[in-house]
Amino acid sequence: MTAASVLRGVRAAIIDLDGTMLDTVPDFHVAINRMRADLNLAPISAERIQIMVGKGSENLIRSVLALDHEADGVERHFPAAMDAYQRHYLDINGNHSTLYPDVMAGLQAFKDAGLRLACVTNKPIAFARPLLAQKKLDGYFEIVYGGDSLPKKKPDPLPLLQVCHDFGLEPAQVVAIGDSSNDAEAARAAGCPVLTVPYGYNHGECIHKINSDGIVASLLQAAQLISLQNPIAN
Ligand SMILES: O=C(O)COP(=O)(O)O
Ligand SMILES: [Mg+2]
Repeated sequence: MTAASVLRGVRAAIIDLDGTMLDTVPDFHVAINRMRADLNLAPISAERIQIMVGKGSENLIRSVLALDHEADGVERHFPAAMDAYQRHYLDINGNHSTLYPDVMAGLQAFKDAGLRLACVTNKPIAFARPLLAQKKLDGYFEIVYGGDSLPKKKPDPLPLLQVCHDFGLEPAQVVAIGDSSNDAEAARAAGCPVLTVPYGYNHGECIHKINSDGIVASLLQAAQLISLQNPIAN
């Protein structure tokens, strides 16, 4: 099936945060290296951190510690590292992050087309909410779920299915848009159509390897594609 036909009947969109709306790697970079300094570990590059982002904080901290420690060392240092990381991240949250092109225009185009919006991120909800507010994105979303809002996070379909339930829509009526295989796997398992953006992180993998219904250059292009397929919603 082509991307166009699966987008017919779409009434809402679930949008990912890191790597899709905001380039947050510079925030992760500062917070991780402050945490590493607390643990007497040498700083690491933003490029090394970028491929570790997308599967939530626990996964990120374990991956960062695994650069210097064996499995037992990772677990031993994990509680102190997580504590330091959360403190440092909240201190700098959003200060170094920037919006990708056409994010605001894209969100507005979704609204103008009568589509409802939810944000589903694997970022902890305590990080996600103030970040969305600081970047003036919070007003666009009726629902925001973080990686710790529900018992399971992406790539599990649960957060996406919860949004469909909240909106009273079938999964086929709710498109998921993200930058990684995590988003696509969750969408496929939920039965939602899925679009991907090519500029995000995708765990360091090529976006073309992802099984999605199409790659869009920006959220604005996604909104235009969906509007074209749903003239009644306009
Ligand atoms: O892993 C994270 O913290 C963020 O991931 P996201 O791409 O789901 O927003
Ligand atoms: Mg992402």
